[in-house]
Amino acid sequence: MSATILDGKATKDAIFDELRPRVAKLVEQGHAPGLATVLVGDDPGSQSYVRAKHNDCAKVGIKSIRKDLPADVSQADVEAVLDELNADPACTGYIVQLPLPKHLDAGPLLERIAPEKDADGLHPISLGRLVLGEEAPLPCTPRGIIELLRRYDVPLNGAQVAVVGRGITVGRPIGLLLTRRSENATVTLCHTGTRDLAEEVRRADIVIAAAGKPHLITADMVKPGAAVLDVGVSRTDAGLAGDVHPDVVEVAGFVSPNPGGVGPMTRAMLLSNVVEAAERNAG
Ligand SMILES: Nc1nc(=O)c2c([nH]1)NC[C@@H]1CN(c3ccc(C(=O)N[C@@H](CCC(=O)O)C(=O)O)cc3)C=[N+]21
Repeated sequence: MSATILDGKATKDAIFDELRPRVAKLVEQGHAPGLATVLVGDDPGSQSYVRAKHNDCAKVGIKSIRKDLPADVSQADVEAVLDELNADPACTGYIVQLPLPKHLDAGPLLERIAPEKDADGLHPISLGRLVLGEEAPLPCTPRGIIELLRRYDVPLNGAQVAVVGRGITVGRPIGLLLTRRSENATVTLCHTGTRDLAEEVRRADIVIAAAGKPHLITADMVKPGAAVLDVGVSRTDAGLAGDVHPDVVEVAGFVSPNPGGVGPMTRAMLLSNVVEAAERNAG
């Protein structure tokens, strides 16, 4: 027995097919969506992610704007670029690619993004709205995980979910999404202080591994038939490794591969956030 693969790449392509006519309609109405990226420095990983986002925009007809800044750019110069994007009507949403170099203070920069142009759903106002149950752009990776589970009919209502990792982009916000009435799951948020991780994971119908520790989730920890989503990526001597050990595919009912799982879904949700914000602007 081998698990069903939760194919994030194919699902992303299906979502792009759904977005394309919506973008065309917005363009017709004079409310063309435009996504900007702010990239600081020349980290090859970040450059490749940003390039992928611009290719995605081209595929669905979204105009995209690149702001690439040198590694030693000053805080004030980044602020000036953000102010320019906040004022630019052609930019309806944007992201500041993370991580930023250490000499920059990320918090005040992320807060400087006009909340109505927050494409990541990670602005403090967006996260606050999520807690309050108000409409806001949703964090892309958590939203992508839920969308992937829904499209493969993995039941969420009443499901026991173990989230592993309490990071700002995945672990912390996904509990907020999954415990809404619309998802209705029960969530245990595990982290380095969790006394018995194996025990918490073993009880789960759905495991979301976002700790950034290679092969942390092993086959013996997984309930047969459970859905296991691999969010982590680490560089090891043996190459890139996810948080989920490859043997888990023999026990699980559903597995998201890495690459090809949650990463492409994150990009699909970024574009969905941009299209939805433009649709709100269009009334
Ligand atoms: N402001 C901000 N927003 C982000 O959403 C954000 C960020 N900063 N910083 C870095 C992380 C990482 N991230 C990925 C998104 C897609 C893939 C992805 O599509 N990966 C492909 C492989 C891509 C390749 O091969 O290069 C896959 O998993 O199949 C990976 C990583 C978004 N992040």
